[in-house]
Amino acid sequence: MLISSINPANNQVIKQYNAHTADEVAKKINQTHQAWLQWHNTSFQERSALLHKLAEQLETRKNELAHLMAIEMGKPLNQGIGEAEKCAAVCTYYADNAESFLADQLIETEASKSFVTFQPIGTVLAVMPWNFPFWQVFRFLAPALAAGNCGVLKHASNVPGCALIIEEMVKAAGFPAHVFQTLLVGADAVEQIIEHPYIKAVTLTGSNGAGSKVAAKAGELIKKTVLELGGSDAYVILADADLDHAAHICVESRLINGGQSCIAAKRFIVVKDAEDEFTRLFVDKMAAKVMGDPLQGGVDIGPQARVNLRDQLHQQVEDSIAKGAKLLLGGKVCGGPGAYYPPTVLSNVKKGMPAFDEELFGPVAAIISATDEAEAIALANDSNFGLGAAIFTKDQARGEHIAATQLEAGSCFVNALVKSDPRLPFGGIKQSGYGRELGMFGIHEFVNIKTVFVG
Ligand SMILES: O=CCCCC(=O)O
Repeated sequence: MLISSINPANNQVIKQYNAHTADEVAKKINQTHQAWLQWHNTSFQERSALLHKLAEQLETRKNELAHLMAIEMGKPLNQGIGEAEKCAAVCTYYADNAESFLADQLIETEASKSFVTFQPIGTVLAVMPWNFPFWQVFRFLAPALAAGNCGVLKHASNVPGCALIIEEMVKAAGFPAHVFQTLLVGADAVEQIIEHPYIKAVTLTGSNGAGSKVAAKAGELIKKTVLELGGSDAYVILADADLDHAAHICVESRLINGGQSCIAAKRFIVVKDAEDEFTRLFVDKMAAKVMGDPLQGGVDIGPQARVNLRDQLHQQVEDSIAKGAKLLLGGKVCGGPGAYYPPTVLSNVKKGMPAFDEELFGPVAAIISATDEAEAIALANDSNFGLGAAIFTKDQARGEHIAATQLEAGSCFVNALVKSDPRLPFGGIKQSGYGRELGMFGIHEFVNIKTVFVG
């Protein structure tokens, strides 16, 4: 089987790779397990030094990595450089903090000594998406290696070049052979990989369909999973919000990575008194964004990652309009072979329309009107998803209360854009998944939280 890397800006094949056979996959998993038998006995100092070296690799090679992201999945160069820098930051963060996060914890009991120790579990399978082809992998890999685990990666099939260069950088940083390997396989190989006895757990970032299948297989085999799935993040704009600031943040969030992010803002729920002014500001700022070749400077959004994904997004827009949504901006498929789709704004969006009920994975904003704060919060929560949410108000205490206690999501921000940060736990509730990545909570997901009792 061939895995093809296709440039979404012109739909031309960049390179084709031979997929690994089942035997090759089994051999690689075995190699990684053998590596783990040594790796889990290394000290935090050794792991930390290597993670610092990996951060150096990412910094040194960031232009090359950004170019690869641009041609494989359409990310503008400056955003790719930012992504490589964030990967370096997460390596440095766990290099500096893993030891304290995983330090033994003494607990007083009738024992002469009792304590909790955090021990590595083995090889973790990571199933990762194309939208942040480096960050999604490093978000898993840095804490995994820091904790003494090893990893194998099944990356999205449209970013094989990114997948292979990660393996190359891990080697170049000086990590022992095989502690991390890329498996070039299609989605249909994943169940068999999970069945391998040396795969101890699975982390997946991706669609709900993929998450459900992986969790079902892993559950059947009693293997732990962490799932980071879709989102339809609501940004709630109250009447007392700074509307220019709110519109600016909402546009930035909606257009993260050309709109292809699980934590991009998707539903903008505006209290009636603020609606006209917010909508005017929002549409102006969306219209000012520049779409174009991701290899050129000054571009805000490149093509969508694949033509079929762009077409699916357009269908969601058309179906929403057919059900009564009003098109204020964009909404037209661009000509030419590239997967381009322009910044698009829909208003009058209501429950029952794809723009309200489904995840719109592209630069399409849904403006939803609410009579008051209570209705705005109810609409925000009226979703199967629960990844991120934001609230905009000049009353900071009220914003904090709503973020902490009213909005149903894993990360709730006040007057700010929902983003991941190596220091803060990241993950969702409801259909957006379970488990947490990043911060101290993230590194605790794939360790044996072991009790030791000395009588
Ligand atoms: O699709 C999910 C994107 C997550 C990006 C992040 O961790 O910032």
